[in-house]
Amino acid sequence: MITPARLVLASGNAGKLREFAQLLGPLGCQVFPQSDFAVSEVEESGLTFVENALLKAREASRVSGLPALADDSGLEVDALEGAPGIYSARYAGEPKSDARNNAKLLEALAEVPEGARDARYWCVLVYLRHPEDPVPLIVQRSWEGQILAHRRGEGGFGYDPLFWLPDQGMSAAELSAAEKNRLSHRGRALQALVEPFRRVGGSL
Ligand SMILES: O=P(O)(O)OP(=O)(O)OP(=O)(O)OC[C@H]1O[C@@H](n2cnc3c(O)ncnc32)[C@H](O)[C@@H]1O
Ligand SMILES: [Mg+2]
Repeated sequence: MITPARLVLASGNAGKLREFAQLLGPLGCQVFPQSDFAVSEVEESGLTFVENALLKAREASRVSGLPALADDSGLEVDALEGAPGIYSARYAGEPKSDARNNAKLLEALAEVPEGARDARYWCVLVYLRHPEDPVPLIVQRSWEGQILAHRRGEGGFGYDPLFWLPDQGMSAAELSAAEKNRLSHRGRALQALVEPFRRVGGSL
């Protein structure tokens, strides 16, 4: 059992925060969203998920005075040479909109046949004990799927209605929240991040 710890979640994405709350709740961590400390959105100027997650975690930890966990994630589509990638949140421009991002993705893949629509989500998690932590904990996981030609399902967030899981025979938006957390890039990255602490009974 992990010792209760306090940490700030360095994200403004309601879908991510919901998933983290479900994943971290049973671990006994006291988790605060960064909005509790009025952390403002940082410019995600990195070229990698790792760099962007570090920027977010550092800012949230600096402002809150707490250890911070950040998630930078996105969708990599083979037929689009890896786009939208690190630009997934703003694929269709500002302000961020899941609906417009999904519409743009469908449009970009309109001519791509069913067998050539492989894609994967990536999630990079960064945990910092304090803003100048020289030893950030970093875990990354992916989740393989294919991009559908039409939306399916109402759950999840972001690109989930278009993310088809051949093994499950449904889209990510058709999974229950618990099932998505068990299978997803984010769920598995978080399990891997907390596992060493769980084993030694230590604290994040
Ligand atoms: O930076 P924060 O504040 O955490 O929120 P954000 O939405 O801007 O998050 P990212 O910069 O990490 O961009 C990730 C985008 O990738 C997509 N994405 C990531 N994980 C996803 C998931 O589990 N399901 C659906 N879409 C996901 C979705 O469009 C996200 O907005
Ligand atoms: Mg972002």
